[in-house]
Amino acid sequence: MTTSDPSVQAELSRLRDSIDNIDAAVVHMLAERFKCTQQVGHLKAEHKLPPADPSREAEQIARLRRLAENAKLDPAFAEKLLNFIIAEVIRHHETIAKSA
Ligand SMILES: C=C(O[C@@H]1C=C(C(=O)O)C=C[C@H]1O)C(=O)O
Repeated sequence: MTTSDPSVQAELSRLRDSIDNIDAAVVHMLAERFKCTQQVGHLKAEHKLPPADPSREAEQIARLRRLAENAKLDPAFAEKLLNFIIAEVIRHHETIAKSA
């Protein structure tokens, strides 16, 4: 993708710098979230609690949908993203439970 207009290139570059910063923040926030969920996984395994908690998930999805709506983000997208993350967390919790 090319354009000879330097002002377009400058604007594209400015926006991409922000996108790069946001992507870095997302990765760091996800890493922190997974550190917490790993601890939850160990706590659950120690106390013989099930890896998944569907009522907690339902609360989180409802909350995230509300936050998304207020932020003008598609709530269906926010729900899909959270479900994707939670599925990975549950997989980790199952692995922790098996090795406990
Ligand atoms: C982290 C937990 O375990 C699972 C993962 C969740 C999550 O990633 O937010 C929520 C509920 C559980 O299904 C929890 O129970 O809090």
